[in-house]
This record gives sequence, C-alpha cells and structure tokens, in this order.
Amino acid sequence: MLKYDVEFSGRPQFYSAEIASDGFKDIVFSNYSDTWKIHRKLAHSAFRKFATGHKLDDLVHGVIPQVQQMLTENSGKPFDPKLMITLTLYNVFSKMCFSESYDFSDPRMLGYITMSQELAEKVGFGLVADYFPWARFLSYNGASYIQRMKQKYMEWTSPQLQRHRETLDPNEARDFCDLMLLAQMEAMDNEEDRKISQNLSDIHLKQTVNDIFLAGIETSMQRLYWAIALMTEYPDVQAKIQGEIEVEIGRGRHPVIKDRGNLPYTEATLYEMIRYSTVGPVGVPHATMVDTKFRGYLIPKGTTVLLNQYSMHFDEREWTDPHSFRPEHFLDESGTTRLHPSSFQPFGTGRRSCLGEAVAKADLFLIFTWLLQNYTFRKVPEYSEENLLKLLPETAAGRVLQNYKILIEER
Ligand code: HEM
Repeated sequence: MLKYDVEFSGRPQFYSAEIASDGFKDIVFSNYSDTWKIHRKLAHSAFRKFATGHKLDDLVHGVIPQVQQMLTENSGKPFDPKLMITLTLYNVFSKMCFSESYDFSDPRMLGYITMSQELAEKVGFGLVADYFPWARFLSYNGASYIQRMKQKYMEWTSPQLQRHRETLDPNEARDFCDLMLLAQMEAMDNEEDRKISQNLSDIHLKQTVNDIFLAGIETSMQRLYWAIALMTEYPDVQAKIQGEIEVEIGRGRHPVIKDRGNLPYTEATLYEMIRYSTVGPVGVPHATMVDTKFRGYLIPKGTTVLLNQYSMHFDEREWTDPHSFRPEHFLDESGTTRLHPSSFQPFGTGRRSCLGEAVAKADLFLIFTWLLQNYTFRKVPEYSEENLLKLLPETAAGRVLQNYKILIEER
C-alpha cells in the first residue's frame, strides 16, 4: 500500500457518504483531491497548535473533576463506564474544537451523544445503495434519514461557527473553529487563492469540524471501553500497571504526556489493547484513483480496496500466540517498549492514514493512566463467571463490545 501511495489514496464514492458530506466536502470521505489536501493540512496544524504537550494535558485534566464526581456517585454499584468515557472525550474534543466544555448532565451534550449512537447503529455500515447503486431509486433508500441527521449535526455546528465569527481575533486562534475561519478569511482576501477559497466555504468548514469531532470521539471511546474490560478480566496486568504508575508518578499529581516514556508496561498494554481489540478489522475503505497494476493483477480505477487489519494483527507468523492478550507483545527482553512490527497498522497506512493518531495515543494514555492511578476495576461478584469481552453479533465488520457493568473502587 505504501509503495502505491497515491494510487490507493481514494475513497469509494458511496451514496451515503456523498449525502453525509454534502458532496464530499470533508476529509474522511473525500477523494484524494484539493479539498482533501487543504482540509487535512488545516487539521494537522490545528492538532499541532491545540493538542500537543501541556495543551493536551490541560484539556484532559480539565475534565477530571466531573469524572471523579461521576465515579464517586457510582462507587460500589455495578457501573457501565461507557457514558463516562464518552462524556470525557466529548469535553476534550469540544474544548479543542470550540473552546467549550459541558456539564456531564447537560441535555445538549447528552442529546448529541444519543444522536451519534443512533446514527452509528442505523447506518454505521452504510446504505444498500452504497453497494447496489440502483437501490438509490427505491422509495425508501435511507437517504432522507441521513439528510435529517446531517441537518441536526449542522444545527449543532452552525451556531458555533457563527459565535466564533462574531468574536474572532484575527491575531489569535483560540481553537480549531477559529483556525478554519482564519484560513477562510485569508483565502478570500487573496485573489490568487481562489482555488483554496472554493474549498473553504462554510459548508466545508462545518464538515471538517464535524469530521474531527466525530472521528475522534467514537474511535477512542471504543478503545477505552475495551481497555477497562481488559483490565477487569486481567487483574494481574492491572496491578502491574498500577505498580508502575506508583513508582514513576505516585499519587500527588495527574499523569502528563511527558510520563509516556517512563511507563513502558502501561504503553505496551495500550498498544496490545489496540491490537487485541482491532475494533475496525478492515479499517476505512480506500479506492484506486487510477487503473493500478498490483502483484500482477489489474485493479480498475474506482475499485474499493480494504486493508485487512484483523489478519495482520492476528497473524501467527508475526505474533507469538496472537489470540492471547499479552502486553509483552510490545516489549523487548529488557522491558522497553519495542519497535512495532510492520504488521501492526491500527491507524492505516499511506496518505490516508489516521490524521488523529498522535492525539488518539496521547488521549488514551492520559485518560487510562489517570483512571488506573486512582481506581481499580473489578468484576461484579454475582457475574464473576461472565466474560466481559463479548462482541456485539450484529456488527461483524466492527469488533464492538457488548455493554457491560463492573465495580469501580477508589484506591
Ligand atoms: C484509537 C483511536 C483511533 C483509531 C484506531 C483510528 C483509526 C483510523 C483509521 C484506521 C483510519 C483510516 C486510515 C486509512 O484510510 O488508511 C482513520 C482515519 C482518520 N482518522 Fe482516525 N483513528 C483514531 C482516532 C482518531 C482521532 C482521535 C481523530 C481526530 C482527532 C481521528 C481522525 C481521523 C481522520 C480525520 C481520518 C481520515 C483521514 C483521511 O481520510 O485522510 N482519528 N483513523
């Protein structure tokens, strides 16, 4: 894939994606194009500006009091951690995109979460018309549902854009939304940037902000939900991580990004969690941009191409005992995090590889480490025989865990 970087860098022009992205005016669904290049570059600079080092530390630390309160209220009771993780991530990303944080009981945020869950359940795998184009002419083809949901998302993003425009300081971007508006202003002021300004309409801006917001939250939420279930199922791994945190950080301060290099076992566990869960077994579909010759086969332009992450992450030639959860898969003999084998590709590869990889790894580390520094996850005694690592059967293309409940004890 890396050798044929540009050839495989398209996206299938699915009907559902076309509707959801207003004709591919975003990053995730658009083909390899000027629109994609401009928006990807902008998002990159936003991450560099607002989601690295102590900026990201502060974003995560800012949510901690609300998480603490929620966990205290639920201490000693069977508790499903999914909403807690989701609210944490919404607040981190909302602060990064819109400089706004929400109370965990805010009905606007809870409504947004319910809407996103419903969307994922109903059309997470696309529409029939994505695979059988004639189906778009059926009286019910799902398009009106996606239109309605898109409208609702825009009702969330449009006022944000308006508010930012009214209070914009051209010399200082406060967040991702400001950064997009400043890029738009700059392009409009410069006649030569016509090509750029055409790709920075308000619709483009809203689509890209929504991309970052949605792509970032659901992906990280699923991994943290797996991480907590795995720690509950593997108490020895959990205890070892807590020991490492105790020695390197102690209890007197929150974990920060700079701690990463000092916690090899914790980091290895997070990588192993990502491998073992492989939530997206075939990643995000690519498409060929041109007729492409690959290993003697001719792949016509526009063919959908999938990266089979599942087969790579569970390949017996690459991993010792791949079906076991073992953080040692990512450690060398000296206990240091080892270089990842090339068969570990959870963030994809090539030009379309995950834009938020660095942010995702940092967020996962900060949230997971803080949780284990302060809490222990245990099974509910009545259900101690039940395995928490059960997949939802209806999502064979996504390895999503069934909802579970655990006990969370303060340390
Ligand atoms: C553990 C968490 C995450 C995982 C495992 C993950 C994985 C992926 C994968 C497999 C792709 C497709 C790559 C390809 O097409 O080859 C992708 C694309 C993308 N991801 Fe992530 N992701 C995660 C978190 C995030 C976060 C936190 C953000 C944003 C803050 C993000 C933003 C994006 C975007 C915008 C794309 C589309 C890139 C493009 O089409 O050019 N992701 N991600």
